Amino acid sequence: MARPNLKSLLRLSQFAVNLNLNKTTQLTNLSKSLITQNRNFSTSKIIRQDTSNNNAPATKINFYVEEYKDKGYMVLKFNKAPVNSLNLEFLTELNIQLDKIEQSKDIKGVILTSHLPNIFSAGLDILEMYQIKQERGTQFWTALQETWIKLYGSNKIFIAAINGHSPAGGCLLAMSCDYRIMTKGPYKIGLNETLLGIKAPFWFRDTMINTIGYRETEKALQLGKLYSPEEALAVNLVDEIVDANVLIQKAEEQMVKWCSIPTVARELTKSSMRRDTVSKLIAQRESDTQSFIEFTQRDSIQKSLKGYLEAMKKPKK
Ligand SMILES: CCCCCCC/C=C/C(=O)SCCNC(=O)CCNC(=O)[C@H](O)C(C)(C)COP(=O)(O)OP(=O)(O)OC[C@H]1O[C@@H](n2cnc3c(N)ncnc32)[C@H](O)[C@@H]1OP(=O)(O)O
Repeated sequence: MARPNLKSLLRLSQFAVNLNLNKTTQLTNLSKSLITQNRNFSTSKIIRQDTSNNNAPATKINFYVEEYKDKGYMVLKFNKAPVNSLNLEFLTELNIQLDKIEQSKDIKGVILTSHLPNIFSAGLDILEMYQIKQERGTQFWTALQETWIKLYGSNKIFIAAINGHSPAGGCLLAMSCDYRIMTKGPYKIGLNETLLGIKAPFWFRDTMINTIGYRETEKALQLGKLYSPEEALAVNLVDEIVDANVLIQKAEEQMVKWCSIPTVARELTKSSMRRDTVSKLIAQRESDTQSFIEFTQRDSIQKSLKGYLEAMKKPKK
């Protein structure tokens, strides 16, 4: 079984130094833009359901929502520190947000981004897979399937404004959007599951094939390749790379363009492109969940996840 790729973890740890340097600038830019644009800014709160840590704050805000009903779109920002990892509670709340979006007559599109600097999403929360329990694992996987079905299968316009690292499940979220713009910088995006000793599920694979083609996916998945923004652009994993200070502006420009296309024609076209891929998972949801539980419970996978978690905890140079 594959050992956690310590080399890549060491490489990632070097990014951390650069990440911290950029943090202050990015936060300042963000608050500046919120103030100057004077937009309708609301928050979405979730009651913390994880009671295992008595010192944890009672509530936390996992998402920020900015709605521009007059313009027909909204910005949804992930805000689950430290790395927007996807756990059951986060996915459940995301699914509620996606339902609201789908039902809204005023919202044609959504810009998905992160409120946290230098990270879009670190993908699935590894703690949901490490020492997995059948019931929680089933709920978790079902919630993840729902997120993907709702996002990839939505007729609304989704634009990913990827403002930092986006490995594995983070890359899946980005690939499920219609257009991807990534910030230039020391960031990585890709499906790196093999580096954790895990095979990417077939619907992760199919989403990647639909995005970058068969041959590139074949290499990317086996190698667990994490692309720099420039490499991602070269293989069409992202559609544009831009400086951090213009990311949202560029995403809004694209949103205006996509919103200007006759809605029914665009929606029918999108659904004709994605229907078969989504239907394939819908038809196999139960067996896919069973495989996830069976696979994740294996001793070899647990060992691999343990090693990966320990390597992530090691002090960074
Ligand atoms: C048949 C089905 C089989 C199952 C299929 C499953 C498919 C799996 C999909 C996935 O998404 S697996 C998850 C893959 N994700 C990763 O490999 C990312 C790992 N993280 C990183 O590489 C880095 O954290 C980062 C994203 C590059 C950010 O680096 P940075 O230096 O900014 O932060 P760190 O100090 O590394 O992390 C802070 C903090 O967060 C914890 N953490 C990071 N990622 C995760 C995660 N995915 N899940 C849970 N926790 C995570 C990390 O351990 C640190 O914790 P503390 O040390 O602060 O306690």
